Amino acid sequence: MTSTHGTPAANGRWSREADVVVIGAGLAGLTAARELVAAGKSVAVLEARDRVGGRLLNHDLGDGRVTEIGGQFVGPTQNHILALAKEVGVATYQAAVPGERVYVHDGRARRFSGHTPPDLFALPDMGIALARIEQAAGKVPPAAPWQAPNARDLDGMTYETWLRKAEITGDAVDLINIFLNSAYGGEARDASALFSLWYVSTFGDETHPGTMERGTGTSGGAQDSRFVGGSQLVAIRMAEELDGRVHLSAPVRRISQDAGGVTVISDAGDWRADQVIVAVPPLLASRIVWDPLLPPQQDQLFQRLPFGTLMKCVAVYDTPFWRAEGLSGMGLLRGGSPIREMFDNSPPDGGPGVLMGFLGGKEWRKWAHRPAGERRGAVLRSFAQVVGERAFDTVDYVEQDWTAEQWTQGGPTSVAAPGVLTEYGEWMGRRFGRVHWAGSEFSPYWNGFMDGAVRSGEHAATELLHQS
Ligand SMILES: Cc1cc2nc3c(=O)[nH]c(=O)nc-3n(C[C@H](O)[C@H](O)[C@H](O)COP(=O)(O)OP(=O)(O)OC[C@H]3O[C@@H](n4cnc5c(N)ncnc54)[C@H](O)[C@@H]3O)c2cc1C
Repeated sequence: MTSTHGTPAANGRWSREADVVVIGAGLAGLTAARELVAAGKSVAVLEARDRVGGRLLNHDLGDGRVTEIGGQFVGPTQNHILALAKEVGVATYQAAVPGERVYVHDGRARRFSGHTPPDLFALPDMGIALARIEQAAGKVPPAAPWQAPNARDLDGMTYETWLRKAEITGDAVDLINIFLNSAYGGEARDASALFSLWYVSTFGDETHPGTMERGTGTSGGAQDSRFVGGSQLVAIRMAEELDGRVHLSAPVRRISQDAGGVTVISDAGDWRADQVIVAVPPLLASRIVWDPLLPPQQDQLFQRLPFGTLMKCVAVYDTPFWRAEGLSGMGLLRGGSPIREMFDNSPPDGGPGVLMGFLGGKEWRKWAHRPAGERRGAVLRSFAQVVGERAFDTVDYVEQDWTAEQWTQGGPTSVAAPGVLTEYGEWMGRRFGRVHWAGSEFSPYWNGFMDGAVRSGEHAATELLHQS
């Protein structure tokens, strides 16, 4: 098949053909489509939303400036997203701004330099915790965590249970939860120990084993850099290159395979293809109607990979006023604050000033249903604890609740509870007839991150090209 021209079907809907239909125009789907077009395939990308980028979303600040309200940070060893961005002409800049950070514990704010918050009770245990996490994560194979030597034991308990068994105290668990709150929209008690240690093992590449430091770090870590023009620009540029092959507002409802090909039924018409790449989050893939049904083990796996709960709260100011006071805008907050981690999220030229805080996990559960004005007040009080009372003088305030997005339903990534990886993990990216899988959740490196999404798209395209 080579034609991408539509012909009216008997039922009056437009039926179209392509070698490959890619479902989902996030980084994974667009990367796969780009690779396939380069290999000479005819490709159609069907995207449910009226925009590309999926979990990447720029917020317009006016005058051509943006800040991100979805995924945004990149760093060393994330070579696939960095190379892709370079190819499509999107530059990076250093995310961290000079200045001190602020640690707020039970309402008391303390400025500090470097990465280590000044907490005498938590720090000794934190050192032990990091060493134990590093050692245990080192034994989890990134491509097959269920094959870790003690996989069944680790998958039989939550991460919190594992941390406590390793004699890590509540203070250190609290600090780890600050990271998990932003990293997977949850707490140590929400995920299996195996999943969490695997997640750490993916913070690297083929030659650099994953480390907690790389995952949590700013300069030199996963929060090292941002994209000039916002991360969504990478997706927008890819869609432009795909030149008319991306079809928006086309949610796919049904996928039927037969001996001759695949029929994909979307709200924007039906498509016929030789092969399909499904690049939507696993839980959403399980909600498509499948004919024949997905292998039950794969379907069970996808049903068991829900997203965490995460909202980004963004306050915009005339200027990043905190910088003049020697503050970086970065804050770590403990003890009931809705925001537990926050950053200076200003555009590269430093104006306007933008503060971004993560409201996730148990704080999301507490705050998401409260009146917007009450939540905004609480968020700005958190910001004020870090940068002072001027935090209330906003020119704009935006919230992006990813749980309220029909085509994502949570964020930032899918999280596995105990039992999932060992019982079903091997079904993760297993090809289903003419259907191949992509998405950041399918990557052995930087799983759940932009780099993982790009890697998974490349992998799906390679798998498809080499088997046909
Ligand atoms: C708040 C937040 C912060 C994050 N921070 C970072 C960060 O700093 N650094 C980082 O590297 N990563 C971060 N991430 C994660 C990163 O954004 C994702 O891992 C990555 O963008 C996922 O890309 P994807 O293509 O796999 O999936 P998605 O971006 O989810 O794309 C899937 C696409 O499929 C579409 N779709 C779904 N169902 C259907 C259907 N039935 N039919 C048609 N289309 C459908 C969706 O609309 C979507 O466009 C963050 C994510 C969030 C939400």
